[in-house]
Amino acid sequence: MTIMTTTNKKALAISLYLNYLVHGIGLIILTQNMQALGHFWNVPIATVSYVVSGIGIGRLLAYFTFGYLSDRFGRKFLIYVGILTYLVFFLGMPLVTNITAAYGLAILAGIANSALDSGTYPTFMEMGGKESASNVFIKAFMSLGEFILPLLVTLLEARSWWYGWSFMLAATILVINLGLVTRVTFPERNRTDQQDVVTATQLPKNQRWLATVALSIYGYTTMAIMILFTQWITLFATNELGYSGIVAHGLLSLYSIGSITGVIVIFILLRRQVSETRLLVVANAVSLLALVVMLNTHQEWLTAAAAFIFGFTAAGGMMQVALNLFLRLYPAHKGLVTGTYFTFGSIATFTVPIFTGWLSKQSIASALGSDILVGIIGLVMVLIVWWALGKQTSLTAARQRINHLDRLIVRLLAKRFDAVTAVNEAKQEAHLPVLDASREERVLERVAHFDPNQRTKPYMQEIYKTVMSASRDYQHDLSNARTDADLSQDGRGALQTSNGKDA
Ligand SMILES: O=C(O)C(=O)C[C@]1(C(=O)O)C=C[C@@H](O)C=C1
Repeated sequence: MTIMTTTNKKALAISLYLNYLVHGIGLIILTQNMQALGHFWNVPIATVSYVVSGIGIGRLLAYFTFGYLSDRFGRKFLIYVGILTYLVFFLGMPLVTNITAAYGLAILAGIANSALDSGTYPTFMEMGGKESASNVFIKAFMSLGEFILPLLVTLLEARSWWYGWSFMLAATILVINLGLVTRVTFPERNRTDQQDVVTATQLPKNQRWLATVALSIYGYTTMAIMILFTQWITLFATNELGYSGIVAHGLLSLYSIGSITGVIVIFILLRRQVSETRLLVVANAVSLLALVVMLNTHQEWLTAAAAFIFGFTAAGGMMQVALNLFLRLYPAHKGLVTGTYFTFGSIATFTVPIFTGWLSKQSIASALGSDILVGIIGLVMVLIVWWALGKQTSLTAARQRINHLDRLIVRLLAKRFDAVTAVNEAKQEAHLPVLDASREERVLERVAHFDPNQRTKPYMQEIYKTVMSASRDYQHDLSNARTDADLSQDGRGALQTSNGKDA
């Protein structure tokens, strides 16, 4: 069995997150450098855009295979594949002059992305702890990368420096990270929480099947709802609502800020053990509502608020939350599940531009309006998941509540021990014995009085008898330690005296 120290866990998490910072950069680096690359390759922008589609092909080609390979050869292997293929992409792209080679490199970027996903998501699950929250945080690092790159591109442009430096930055981070990854230990492959195995196998077959179908379809809709919005919102705001260019672009920024805020809030909620299925239902319902508002208002402030709320709920990590539920459903095939889920997402990346492009010939409003349909399907899917996993998650959720409460109880008990230490000091000075039977009786009476549940009073008193017995043992230990310290002090004192001038 692989033992993971806290330091190793932290180092592993940092290197996994760093990859996603680079991936966030990779997601937009071609579109951000469209003009420069077009000049360099001597092709129109449309051809650069065609190269971008290679990323989608790479993802689609690789997810299933890598998912399988991840379960078979381990997560670390996939992370290496991801880092190395991304490295080839970042180093090669600004240097190749041939459009076919560029297309090949874009396919490599897609392959790198699927290798990282197939290795990373299962690893976070296998590391244990707050795995849901950790997976949601991946999204935060992607957003950070997407935030940094445009600033860097603008800086390079303003100084007339080589556009390729932004690619080199990403490559440098990857090289450093490669060094980090070689040093960390990964958790045991397909290691699962016993609870997950029990709950997954307890689920009736048809319910599990239904949840599987719904989560796969959600893999499509959760990606589609975001892509569709980001693709059409700016045009919709200028052409249909008549907003200025600044406001229209600002909507996309608000969406991104909403997304980052959402990731942080959802991360905190998940750490507090909020039910994942409920979170999914609420977030999907609210994002649908935000879309409906956006399509039916002409008031700038309302559109702006809706864009922020949409980013918060649709792009705040819901994709990762649903994947987590999916992973828990098949604890022994995490790589394959990740691959399947993201394959559906890649199909969305491909099909959304096609069907919305066709709809946009009618009107931009109908292109963006189709996002409502996607939102409705997504909501229905998470409702099905909520229903199908109800039983499973009620056990999981109850245990998660217990985990949370235990943490609070231990913290309070630690404070109680602090108070006991103070009591013990006072007692020693007054030469009082540790045991105070009448005080203990009073404590037990108070405990029974505070317990709101009639039935649990005797159990609560039982717990407190143990607490006070431990408290006495602790105090005896304290007294012994003090006596030992005093004795050695006296011994030293006596020694000093015998050697000192006074002697
Ligand atoms: O109150 C005291 O005198 C304590 O030492 C504390 C405490 C307790 O843990 O509550 C422990 C031992 C005594 O027998 C009574 C109570």
